[in-house]
Amino acid sequence: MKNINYSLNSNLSERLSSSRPDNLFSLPIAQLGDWTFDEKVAEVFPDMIQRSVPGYSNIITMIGMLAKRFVQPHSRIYDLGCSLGAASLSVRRNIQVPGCSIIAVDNSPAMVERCRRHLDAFRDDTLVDDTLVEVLEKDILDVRLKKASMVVLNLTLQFINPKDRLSLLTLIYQSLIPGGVLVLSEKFTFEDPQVSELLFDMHHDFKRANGYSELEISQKRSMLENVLRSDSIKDHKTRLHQAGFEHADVWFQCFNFGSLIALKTKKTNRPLRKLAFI
Ligand SMILES: Nc1ncnc2c1ncn2[C@@H]1O[C@H](C[S@+](CC[C@H]([NH3+])C(=O)[O-])CC(=O)[O-])[C@@H](O)[C@H]1O
Ligand SMILES: O=C(O)C(=O)Cc1ccccc1
Repeated sequence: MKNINYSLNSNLSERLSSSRPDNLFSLPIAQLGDWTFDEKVAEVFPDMIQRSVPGYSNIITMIGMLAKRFVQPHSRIYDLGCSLGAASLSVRRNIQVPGCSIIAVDNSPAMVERCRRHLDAFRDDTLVDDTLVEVLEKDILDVRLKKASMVVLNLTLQFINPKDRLSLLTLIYQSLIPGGVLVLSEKFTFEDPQVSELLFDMHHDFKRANGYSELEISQKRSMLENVLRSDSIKDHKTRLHQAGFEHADVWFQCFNFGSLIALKTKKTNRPLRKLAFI
């Protein structure tokens, strides 16, 4: 069959199916330290994220669809906490306007090094695109954001110190041009204890179904405990509005993971109202 739009298919985890399987935590570890995105994690990351985050592939694919709709000519797209560049690749494949730059940022040297390689390796010469891609090894709190039509925080805000989250989102809002979008994917907490327990258990079922043992699940959980601090959907929405976003809601959810879009309104060309009493 001809004319299939392949731009929606085959994202990085699927393309890198030959990447090393994640068995980092399969043996007992005597001293479980805090989680870091080091060389070992970067090496198995495509397999790890695919088997750990329900809906990850869908989110990456849909980020491409959102890029098609939201990216404006001669604007910037920021992928903050880019890891191996899966979201940047999906955006690049779907941009249909000229003069754009994607700025992918991560503070893990191991991720950045591999991200640069992936973005080079997966350059699609059949697409007519002049999109530039830059990969910065930097803390996302230190990036000077500007002229953005799309910002992606795909599973990254949860690793940022909670005291810095509102100021980061405010800077993102201010960097967006009218009509711009933020995509914010996160692991969520839930207020209702019953729902919370169910979705937590479903996430564990998902990991077990993907071949992780109880030991792998519990060792990773304990390493993430002080590092990944998640919020409820309600808290995300409140914070997004405080940051200035006029519209924000969930567009995807699978168990305790999901993604929100937050919109900066388009400029309205409302005619000046006549002054009634002059
Ligand atoms: N302060 C920081 N500054 C820069 N990078 C950071 C910071 N803190 C954490 N990171 C980086 O954020 C990424 C989070 S993974 C994102 C997946 C990706 N978005 C994806 O679409 O595949 C999510 C996960 O592993 O659950 C890691 O690469 C960190 O090094
Ligand atoms: O595995 C988990 O429990 C997660 O919350 C997701 C995740 C995926 C990859 C690295 C760190 C956390």
